[in-house]
Amino acid sequence: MELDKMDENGWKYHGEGNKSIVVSHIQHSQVLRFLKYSTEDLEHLHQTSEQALQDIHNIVDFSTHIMRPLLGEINVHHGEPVKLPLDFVKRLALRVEQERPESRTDKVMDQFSGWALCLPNLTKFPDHHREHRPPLCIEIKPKCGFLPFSRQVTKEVKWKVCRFCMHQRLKVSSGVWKRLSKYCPLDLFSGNTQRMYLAIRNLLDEPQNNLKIFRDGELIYGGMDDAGQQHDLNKLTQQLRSYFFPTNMLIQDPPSNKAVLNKLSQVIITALLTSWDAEGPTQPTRDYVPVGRDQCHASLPLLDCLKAHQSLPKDCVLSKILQVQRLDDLDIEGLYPLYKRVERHLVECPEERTRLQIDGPYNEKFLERMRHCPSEDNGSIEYAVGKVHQYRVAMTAKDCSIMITLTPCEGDEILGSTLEIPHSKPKFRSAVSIVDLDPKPYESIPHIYKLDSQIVSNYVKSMQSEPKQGLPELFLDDKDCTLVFHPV
Ligand SMILES: O=P(O)(O)O[C@@H]1[C@@H](OP(=O)(O)O)[C@H](OP(=O)(O)O)[C@H](O)[C@H](OP(=O)(O)O)[C@H]1OP(=O)(O)O
Ligand SMILES: Nc1ncnc2c1ncn2[C@@H]1O[C@H](COP(=O)(O)OP(=O)(O)OP(=O)(O)O)[C@@H](O)[C@H]1O
Repeated sequence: MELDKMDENGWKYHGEGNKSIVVSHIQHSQVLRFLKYSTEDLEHLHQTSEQALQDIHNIVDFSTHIMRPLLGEINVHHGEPVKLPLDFVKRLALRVEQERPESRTDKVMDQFSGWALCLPNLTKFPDHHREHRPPLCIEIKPKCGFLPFSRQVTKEVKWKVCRFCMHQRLKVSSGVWKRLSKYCPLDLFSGNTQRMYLAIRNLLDEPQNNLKIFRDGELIYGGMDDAGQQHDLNKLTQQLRSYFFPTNMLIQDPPSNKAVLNKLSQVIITALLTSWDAEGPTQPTRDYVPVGRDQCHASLPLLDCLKAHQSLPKDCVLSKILQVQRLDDLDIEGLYPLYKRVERHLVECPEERTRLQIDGPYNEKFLERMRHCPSEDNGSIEYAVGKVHQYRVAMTAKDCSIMITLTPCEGDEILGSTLEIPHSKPKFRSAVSIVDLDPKPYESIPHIYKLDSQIVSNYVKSMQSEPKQGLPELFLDDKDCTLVFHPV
């Protein structure tokens, strides 16, 4: 990228979350990730610019020195910080403004510091040949995949219903989304292919901000950030058909929508359960990580067949993420008193903030402090800080996204990262990466504590006013899901 020749017309709006906005290059497989700030922050423009540079360094350090070692060899892209010409950034911000969803406009793109992160565009392959079918990318934000196991949990419902499912009720009652999503992260993380299939079907039915599908780098499904939007599964299956079925079959005996979605789900499940290293898929490992007793009562009927085989292959992307999420072993209810202990200590000794690395730097020392946290509470500040650090790392893993990029292999072409779907053709060239591994601020802990209590009380209230539900519709009329899968 030639920084002195930047042309805003070469870039377009790609997507955004709560904290950053991403633009993609029209020709090259590259994106720029800009931070966003609330309009109040902009009143302190000078500090904001300094803050942006610090935030960018913190993101790179946290991803490199903390998340990558914890997640292992899986593709983690932190990006390269780049200082861009301010006039380019201002013109770019104007260009993308009209593409941004209404619900995200409470924050503005940082167009004052000039700093951004440059990353590979993970919705594409860097060396994709035009003559091949355009790449597909499935992005999943899986959220928290376990029920709290801390003895300090005081609200019984938290043992039975996962945070995502409870949070759904609050989001719908407060108008964030119009319809409840039936997706349950515990199903996706279960390692049981039937439960995973159900999770993916539920994501397809109501993607919210948990599922996006890109074709040739363009968003074709999900992620519209529009609370009322009804997503068109028919249109999606038309766009996907040719990826999963041979051309002659498409003409003679066109597959049903269900058949296409089954294939898509099968490919996603295979990618999620494959063991990966930095080079691509590895031989399936025989080590399995038991998932535990995690079955969410809000999600499924507790059918015996779906309770079986609850384990994940050790080096698959889901088990890596889950292991980091489980660093939250106290739950926010157990963590909050430790946060208060740290707060009291910092009031007495403000200079300790730096030594304890409350705001970073996120380096090997931070990782050591976290890893060597005493196993029992000995009343020390070291214990409290270690647990707070662990909790923040777990929060990042609960909020990251998985990108699965695929393209069918043409003919007999064999590529290093080929994903083979059992009993099925074609093979896929594929890559799995994790994005959004930013540090969560120490200051967000009181908000999380308060939100936890709101989520639970809203859920309990909404269940009291609702008649008991029967079996989910999917199970009553869709027999496919109980038949199609072979163990991966
Ligand atoms: O608290 P949650 O579970 O709602 O997660 C927030 C996400 O909401 P979600 O429920 O996934 O729609 C939220 O995502 P959206 O803005 O809703 O797309 C952010 O990812 C937020 O992170 P941060 O505060 O911007 O660093 C996330 O906040 P953290 O709790 O990770 O700080
Ligand atoms: N390297 C990348 N290649 C392609 N697309 C990307 C890349 N990084 C991010 N994106 C896209 O941009 C979107 C927003 O990015 P990201 O999740 O990092 O934002 P965020 O503000 O940190 O999100 P959150 O609200 O979850 O905190 C992602 O959902 C994804 O679709």
